[in-house]
Amino acid sequence: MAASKMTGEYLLRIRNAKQVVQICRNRQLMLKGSEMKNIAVVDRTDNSGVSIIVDNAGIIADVCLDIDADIKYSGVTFRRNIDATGKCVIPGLVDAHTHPVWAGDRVHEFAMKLAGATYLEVHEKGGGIHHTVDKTHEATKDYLLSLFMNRLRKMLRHGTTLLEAKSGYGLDTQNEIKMLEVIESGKSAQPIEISSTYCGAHTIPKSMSLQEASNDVIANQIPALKELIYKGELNIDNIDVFCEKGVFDIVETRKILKAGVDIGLNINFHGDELNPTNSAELAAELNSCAVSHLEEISPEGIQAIAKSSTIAILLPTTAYILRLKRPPARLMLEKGVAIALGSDFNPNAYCMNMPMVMHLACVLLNLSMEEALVASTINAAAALKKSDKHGSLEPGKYANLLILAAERWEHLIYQFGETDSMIETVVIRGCVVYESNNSSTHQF
Ligand SMILES: N=CN[C@@H](CCC(=O)O)C(=O)O
Ligand SMILES: [Zn+2]
Repeated sequence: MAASKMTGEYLLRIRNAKQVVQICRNRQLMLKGSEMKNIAVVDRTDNSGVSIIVDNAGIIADVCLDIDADIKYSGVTFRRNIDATGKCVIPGLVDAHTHPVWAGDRVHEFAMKLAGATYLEVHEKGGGIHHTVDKTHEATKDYLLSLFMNRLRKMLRHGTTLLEAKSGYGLDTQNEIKMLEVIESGKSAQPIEISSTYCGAHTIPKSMSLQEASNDVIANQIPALKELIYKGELNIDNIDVFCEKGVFDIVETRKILKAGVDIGLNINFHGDELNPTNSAELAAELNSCAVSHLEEISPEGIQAIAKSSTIAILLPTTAYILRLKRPPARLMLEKGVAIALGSDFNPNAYCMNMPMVMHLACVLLNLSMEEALVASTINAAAALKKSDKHGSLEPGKYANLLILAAERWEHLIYQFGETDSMIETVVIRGCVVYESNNSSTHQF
């Protein structure tokens, strides 16, 4: 039977691509363990390139050969046509873990760490997160927003189309709200979609005990956020805690995460990073969307998250910069864990480039390039509960995609640090939001 012909006005057609990397084809919401090895790719044939058709709402209508699209969409006018001869197309990248709102920097601490100081030694001396908290308290909302927007601009150029963004350098009600409001303003001022995370339990304020800090988060900060969410003044998606020896222990972490769930937030927290804390086990117990770091995950923790729907977010930049033991990524995959990647952009790990993160994941954590791409697309979107619309190039999903100046997608990972020349075009919801050779499309 002949395919039915479509008519009307559509947003975009990309044609003549060498390869379109779909990632999934059957609307899977995440890929676990060995499923991450295989990705769906449409390659050009001898007589036809590959097309992506985007409808008027910015949703993918089709991924098919040009010869089929020429017939099926002959009655359609496209607002924009892009010739992708010799290029390939992949989904927009998803950065599942970032701390993008802060003032000051910690370059002096990088020098200390290079000279042998550990992350916790710097932190215990009042540096680390405490240093950034002081600088972020001093900064105005406008200044924080201008820094945030600059960072978002760079992330977009590096191919990020969906991002998780944490607060956590406020540590009191007023300053945590200030950070979350900056994230909220960033959402509406540019095209990258943002999932925002309240991280008031990022560390214990210098003037407080563990118990006092935990009580403040549960009795003051979370109720204040609940009120703002209820009034429609703030949207927050996730709750985070830094579960670590000398920071929040497992007992207080559990209490805080549950208090977040009670106001409708998804659990997405830091754990098993510098010391084993049974965070992965807690993540599975609480049905968390995600748990990050996991350098010190236990064998029981691996089993627990493999059986759950919790995504393990690995952060190769942090393990690299801090010279930490690496998370046992291969063992996790063997046991069936769904892995995602994040840049962990923060003043300790100054990297917001997901192609570099994927490269590090391949070299340091022994992921294959396919696994690294899955971890930076569908699984990273799943960690944010957004893989129904993000993370793969399938009909019905947002047309968030990258056109690469390469005939094989793997060049994006292989050419370490060449992101700027590799990513030619970034499309979000069917609109071109960045073109490396056209500054007029740099919209914000
Ligand atoms: N480990 C806790 N939080 C961050 C670091 C934040 C900071 O050092 O400012 C992380 O994910 O690496
Ligand atoms: Zn972090």
